[in-house]
Amino acid sequence: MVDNIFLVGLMGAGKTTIGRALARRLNKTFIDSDHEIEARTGASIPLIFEIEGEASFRHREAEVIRDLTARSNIVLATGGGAILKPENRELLKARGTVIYLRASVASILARTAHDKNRPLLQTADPRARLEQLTREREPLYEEVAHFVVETGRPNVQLLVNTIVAQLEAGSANQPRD
Ligand SMILES: Nc1ncnc2c1ncn2[C@@H]1O[C@H](COP(=O)(O)OP(=O)(O)OP(=O)(O)O)[C@@H](O)[C@H]1O
Ligand SMILES: O=C(O)C1=C[C@@H](O)[C@@H](O)[C@H](O)C1
Ligand SMILES: [Mg+2]
Repeated sequence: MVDNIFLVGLMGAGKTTIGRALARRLNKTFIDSDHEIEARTGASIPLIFEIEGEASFRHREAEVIRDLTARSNIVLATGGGAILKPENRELLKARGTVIYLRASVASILARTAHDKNRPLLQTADPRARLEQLTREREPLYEEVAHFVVETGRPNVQLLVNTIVAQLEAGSANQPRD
């Protein structure tokens, strides 16, 4: 089985929640790239967006992705937009198994309704924003992912079981040397 697991997907898809549970199950270290950016910067993500703007946040994010993907035996929950930069996609694909957690706009809206931590959703019409983000990003999530997991109805434990089964099936298909 590949050592590192990288979770990608839209905000609210469950990367942090599933990532933490998956790491516990597989005895790996859990890291969240958004939390790492906040720790290094000493500021919350909404504040970084407000003061420096999105481009600067993306620069900080790329630095963090470069450093964290160099580690081993981790489960990394990436930020929803981490796949936007081609260099991030290259690193993720090359240095671990990438899992796309796919969620519908409706379930993301339900999960993020009372949460102010996602600056890109602080708009008059978060549904339209999410639909636009889905259209723009879906091809990038699919490009980078080794496999896709639908996160609609199953609870966290079921999703973790599904992912572990997929990882085991994947490692069984690897050629042995
Ligand atoms: N499978 C699930 N079923 C129901 N609720 C879920 C599921 N996965 C996550 N949630 C809930 O949805 C919310 C968002 O989840 P989480 O913060 O893990 O998403 P994320 O992908 O890390 O988002 P972001 O990219 O913004 O960091 C949380 O309140 C979490 O408890
Ligand atoms: O989808 C996005 O672009 C983002 C998702 C979050 O994880 C944070 O990285 C930030 O709010 C931006
Ligand atoms: Mg998260």
